[in-house]
Amino acid sequence: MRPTWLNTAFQNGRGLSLAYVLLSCFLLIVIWTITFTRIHNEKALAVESSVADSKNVAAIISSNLEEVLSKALLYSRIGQSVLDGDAHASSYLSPLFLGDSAYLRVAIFDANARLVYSSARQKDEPEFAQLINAAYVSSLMYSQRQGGMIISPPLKKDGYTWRVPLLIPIKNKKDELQGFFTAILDLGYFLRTYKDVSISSGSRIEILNATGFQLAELSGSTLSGGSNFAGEEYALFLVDNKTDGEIHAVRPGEREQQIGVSRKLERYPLAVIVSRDPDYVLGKLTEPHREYRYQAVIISVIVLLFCYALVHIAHRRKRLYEKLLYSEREKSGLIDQLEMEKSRAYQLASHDYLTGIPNRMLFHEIAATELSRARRSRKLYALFFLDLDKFKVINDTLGHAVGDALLQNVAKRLRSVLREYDLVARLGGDEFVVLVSEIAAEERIAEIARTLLTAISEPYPDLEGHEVQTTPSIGIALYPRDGQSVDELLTSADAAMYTAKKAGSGTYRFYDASLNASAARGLELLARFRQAIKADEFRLHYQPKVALQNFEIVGLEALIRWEHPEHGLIFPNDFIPLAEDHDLIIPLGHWIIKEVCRQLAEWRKRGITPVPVAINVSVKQLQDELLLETILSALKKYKLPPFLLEIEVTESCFIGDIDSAKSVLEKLRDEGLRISLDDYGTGYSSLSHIKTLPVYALKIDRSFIRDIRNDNSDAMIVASTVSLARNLGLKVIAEGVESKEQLMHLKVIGCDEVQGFYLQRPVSAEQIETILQKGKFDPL
Ligand SMILES: Nc1nc2c(ncn2[C@@H]2O[C@H](COP(=O)(O)O[C@H]3[C@@H](O)[C@H](n4cnc5c(=O)[nH]c(N)nc54)O[C@@H]3COP(=O)(O)O)[C@@H](O)[C@H]2O)c(=O)[nH]1
Repeated sequence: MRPTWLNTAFQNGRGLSLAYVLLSCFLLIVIWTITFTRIHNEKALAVESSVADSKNVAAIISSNLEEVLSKALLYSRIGQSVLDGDAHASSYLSPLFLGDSAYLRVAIFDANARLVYSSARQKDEPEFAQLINAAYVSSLMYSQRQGGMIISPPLKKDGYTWRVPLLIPIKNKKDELQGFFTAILDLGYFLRTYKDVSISSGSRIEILNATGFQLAELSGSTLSGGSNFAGEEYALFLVDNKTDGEIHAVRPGEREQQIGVSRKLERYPLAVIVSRDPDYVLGKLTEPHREYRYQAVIISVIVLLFCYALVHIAHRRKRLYEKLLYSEREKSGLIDQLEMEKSRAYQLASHDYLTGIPNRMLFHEIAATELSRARRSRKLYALFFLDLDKFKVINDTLGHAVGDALLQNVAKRLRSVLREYDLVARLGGDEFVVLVSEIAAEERIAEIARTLLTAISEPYPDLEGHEVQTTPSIGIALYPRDGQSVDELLTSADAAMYTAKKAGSGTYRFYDASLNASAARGLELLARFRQAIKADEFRLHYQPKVALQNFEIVGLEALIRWEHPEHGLIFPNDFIPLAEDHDLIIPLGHWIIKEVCRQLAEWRKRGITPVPVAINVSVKQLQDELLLETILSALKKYKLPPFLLEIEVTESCFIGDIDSAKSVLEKLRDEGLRISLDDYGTGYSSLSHIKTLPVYALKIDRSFIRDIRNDNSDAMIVASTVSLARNLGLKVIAEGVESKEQLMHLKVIGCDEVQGFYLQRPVSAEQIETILQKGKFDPL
C-alpha cells in the first residue's frame, strides 16, 4: 500500500510531474555519462595504442642503431691493426667502409693524436680533434657499457647536424692507449630509412646523445637536429635507470605535450625518442566524438520534450482531477441533500406527525414483512388494536392541546412497555395498533394485553396543567388463525376491540372468543401448577425415533402432558411457557428426569430392551445449578448407563451466555450423555458454529418437512443440511414426518432417522411398550 500523502500526490498530478522531472534528469545524467565515458575511453585507447606503436618503432630504431654502431667497433679493430703497423690493414678498411652508407668517413689517430689514416686522404681531421680532447679529459674512462665510444655534436655548422663524429679509443693488450678510431656517422641517412615505414606527418623521431643534445630529428620527411635538451624535463629520462618509458613533459618549443616514448641504447650513449602530435593521434576521433555528442544532444532534447509532454499531461490530469473532485463534492452534496429531503419526506409520509411513531402506511409496510417472516416461525404473532375510552369527551372538554398531549403520552407508554422490535403505530384519532412477534405461548398474549392496559390506564398527572385518566379497549387478533394478511388481521382486531368496548371500558378481548376463556385458564393453570407436581398430575408420552435404513426404533422422545382433573389432558404448549415465565420449569424438569429414568429401569426389569430416551431441556433448565447432579443421581439410582438418556436443546440455548450453556452440555457429554439440537433451521446458527458445540445430532424442524415435496427451497435446505451435517460427522433426524412421500424423500436424500405422526404419534408409556417390543416399523 502506498502511503496516503503519496496517493494524494499521485492523484492530483503534482507527484507525477515531480516523478517525470526526476526521471528525465536521471535519463539525461545517464545519457551524458555514457557519452563522455565512451569518448574518454576511446581517447585513452587511441593514446594507449599510439604509445604501444611508438614503443615498437623506438625498439626497432634503437636496435638497428646499435647494429650500425657495432660496425664502428669492427672498424676500430681494423684501425688497431693499422696502428700495430700492418701496412695492408688500411686497404681492408676502405672497401668495408665504402659499402656502409651510414658512415661518411673514418680516421685513425695514434696515442699522440697524430693522424695515421684518413679515408678522405686529408692531412688533418679537425672535426675529430675535439673528441680526442674529450677522450683525454675523461681520462679515457668511458665505460665499456657505452662501447667505450664518444659521440658529440658536429663542429661544423654546415646544417648537417645529423652527421655526427664518433670516437672509439684503441688500447693494446696491456690496456694502454694506442690511438683513436674516429668516424662521421650519418644519422640522417639512418633515419631516412624509417621515413616510409613508421613515420607519418604527425610523428617525430629524435636521437639524443647522453648529454641530452639532439643529434638528429626526423619530422615527417624533414631532417633536422641541433636542439639541446640538456637539463630539460623532456630529457630527464636519460638520467634514470629505465631503458624505456613514456615522456610526460612538454617538449621545449612546443605548446602541447606530445605523446612520446623514449628508449636508451643498451651499449652506446644514445637514446631514441618517438613522439606523436596528440592532434594527429586523436584527430581521427574528433568526427565520431562530435557525432556522439550530437546524438546525446538529440536524445536529451527528445527526453526533455517527452518530459515536458508528460508534465503537461499530468497538469491537465491534475486540473481534470480537481474539476472532478469539485463536481463529485457538488454531486455528493446534492445527493446528501436529496437523501435528506427523501428521508424527511419519508419520515413525514410514514410517521405520525403528532406522536412520531409509524403511521398507518408504515405500519402496513413493516407488518407485511413481519408476517412473511412469521411463516417460518413456530411462534405466535398478535395484533393489538387499541382505542382510548372517552377520548372524544377529553378532547371536547379539556381542549385539543390536552387531547394531543394525551395521545403523545400514550404512544410513549406503549413504546416503553414493549420490546424494541415490537411494532407500535397510530392509525389516526385515538386508535393505536401494536404488532408483537414471536410470542412463545398463547398465555403470553393475555399477559401482554394486561401490561398494555395497565400502562395506559395509569393517570397522566400533568397534561397542559390537567390531570387526565383514561383506559383503552383492546382487541386482539392472532396470526395466522384470525387473518393471513395485515388487512385481515386489522379487521379482526378492530372487531375484537368493539367487543371489548361493549364489555365495558378498560378491557381486552380476543377475536377468537374461545381464547378469552383460555386466557383466563392460563391464570388458573398457573395457580395450580406446584400442586399439580405434588399431586402427580403430569404424564410423559413417548414418540419413537426410527432409523431410515431398516425402520428399527432407535430411540424415544419423552413429551410432557398434564392430566388436569377438570380440563382433561393439557398439551405442553399451554403450560410450558407459563412454567418458563414463572420459574416452575426447573421443578418440572427435575420430575421429568427422574420419571424417564424410573421408566427406563422398569422396562429393563420387565425384559424390554430399552432404547435411549430424549428429554427436552430449555435455556432456563440449563441455568439450573442442580441439573447435572439431578441427572447423574437419577442415572445412578436406577443403575442406568448414561447413553440411555439424551438431551434435546434448541438453538435459543446458544444465544446470550453461550459459554455457560456450552460448558453444562460439555459436562453432560463428558459423562456419556448424547446431546441433539432440536428445531434446527428456525434459528440463526450456521453449521460451522454448530460444529463447535457438543452436539451429536441435528433435528430438522418440522416446518421444513411439511412442504418438502412441493417447496423446492425447503427440499434444497433439507438436502444440503443432510449433506453438510454428514460431512461434519453429525446425525440428522427429521421431525414432523406425516406422510409416506415425506418418509421416502428423506430416505433417498440420506437422512438418518425420522420422527413423526406417520409412523407413530406420541403415546403413553404403556402403549409405547408394545411398540418397543415389536422393535421396528413396516411403513412401505
Ligand atoms: N421443556 C420441555 N418442553 C417440552 C416437553 N415436552 C414437550 N415439550 C415441548 O413442547 C412443544 C410441544 O410439544 P408436543 O405438543 O408434545 O408436540 C410434540 C409432538 O407431538 C409434535 N409432533 C411429533 N410428530 C409430529 C408430526 O408428525 N406432526 C406434527 N404436527 N407434530 C408432531 O412435535 C412436538 C415435539 O417437537 P420437538 O420437541 O421439537 O421434537 C415442543 O416444542 C416440545 O419440545 C418437556 O418435557 N420439556
